[in-house]
Amino acid sequence: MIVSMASANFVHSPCFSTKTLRPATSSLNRFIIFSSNYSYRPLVVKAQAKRGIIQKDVLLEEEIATPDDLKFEAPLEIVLYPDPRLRSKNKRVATFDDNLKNLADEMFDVMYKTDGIGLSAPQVGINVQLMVFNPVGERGEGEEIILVNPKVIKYSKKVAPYTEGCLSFPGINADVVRPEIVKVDAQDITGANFTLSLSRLPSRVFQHEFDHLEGILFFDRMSAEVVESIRTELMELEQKYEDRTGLPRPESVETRKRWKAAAGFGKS
Ligand SMILES: CSCC[C@H](NC=O)C(=O)N[C@@H](C)C(=O)N[C@@H](CO)C(=O)O
Ligand SMILES: [Fe+2]
Repeated sequence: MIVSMASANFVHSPCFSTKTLRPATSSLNRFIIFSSNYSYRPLVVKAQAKRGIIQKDVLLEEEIATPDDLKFEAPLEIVLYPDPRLRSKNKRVATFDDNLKNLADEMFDVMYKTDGIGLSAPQVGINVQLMVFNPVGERGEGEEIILVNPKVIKYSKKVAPYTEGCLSFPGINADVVRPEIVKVDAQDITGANFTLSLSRLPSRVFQHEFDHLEGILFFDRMSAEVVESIRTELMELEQKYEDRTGLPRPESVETRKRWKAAAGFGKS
């Protein structure tokens, strides 16, 4: 596991605008950051949709996960590209119970085991709005962050490149340009609302995972030249999917242009 300079710095200097992140010493201490009085967005959205203030498709985005949607079996396994679950709609979480806490715990387990620094629920086959991350990538070090139903309030105009890897694309690393700073509303594992501002590696990891929750994969964000440099590896993953499942690949890098059209910042 390589700890980059960025994540090492993260341990010692604040990349969160909040000051109450707790050390990742116990799974009970994963309840982080501060609560704000931010209004409960799903209810507002539903009310607005009812009154015709916002479009119907915004309401559809608010579909709520059922207990079945949140059922899982441990140990979790990472879903690999081009599995269609990586492109499926991820439902909002409305039940903040022990099952959700256990799911987040299991996600951290598989994330650490696979040398990850972040993981989204669709990457373990659970299509709900849940992500976990720890930019240090080591159990017991850094901060363990759980975000439920995150929404981006604001992206910085300033962008930066960074060489990203994705657990759903083992062995592939390539440059992705993203906004440097992001402001987020989310709920914690208890359902409490909070707002946070992220920069540097935490911002990068959050954005990568947030994209997963939107069905966007890191190569959707890459320039044509960068995609070209990993095209062979992507096609190898597509072939492995067919060999493993006996199913035709549900997408191919050849269809990338279609996905690319959907990937823009500031759409949330
Ligand atoms: C830079 S955002 C990467 C987030 C990603 N999460 C889910 O796909 C992830 O954890 N990717 C890993 C391949 C990763 O970045 N691992 C670290 C630590 O080993 C790395 O520097 O490669
Ligand atoms: Fe990923």
